[in-house]
Amino acid sequence: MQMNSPLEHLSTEEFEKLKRNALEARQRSYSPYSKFRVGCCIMLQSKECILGANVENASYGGAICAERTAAVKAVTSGFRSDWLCMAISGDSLETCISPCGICRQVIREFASLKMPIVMFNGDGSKHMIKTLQDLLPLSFGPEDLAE
Ligand SMILES: O=c1ccn([C@H]2C[C@H](O)[C@@H](CO)O2)c(=O)[nH]1
Ligand SMILES: [Zn+2]
Repeated sequence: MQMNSPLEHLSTEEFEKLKRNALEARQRSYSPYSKFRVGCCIMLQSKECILGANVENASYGGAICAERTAAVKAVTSGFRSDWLCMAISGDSLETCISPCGICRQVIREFASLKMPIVMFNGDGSKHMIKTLQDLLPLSFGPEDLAE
């Protein structure tokens, strides 16, 4: 029997690509302090993928999460919009990690509140899917600054 993709608008192959990229993105993580690797994949409407990983700093507060790395890469590659979905993965086999508060707000600047965020465990055998709206209810965004 043909398995359906867990995400509407994505084929099974596209969902696998999203997962593979989120997991592979961890390879570029620079996390010598926390030893906590995170990978992120933003899939555009075109199905092109933009990857990010967390980048830490000896001045610990300078750490940048995987999600913000990917977001800034997308925006500076010319993609301020048309984000179809996002996926993240840590290394834990038990837990599906979810984006921190700062990243949720940064994602909010560019993504639709309906955008699905897929949270994978370390080997992709488990996932959880929430929309940005689920993760950041009653959010403040660019439209709120317009009079
Ligand atoms: O969703 C998350 C949570 C944490 N981190 C990073 C920040 C830091 O480098 C390390 C430990 O918090 O993991 C991410 O990249 N994304
Ligand atoms: Zn974050």
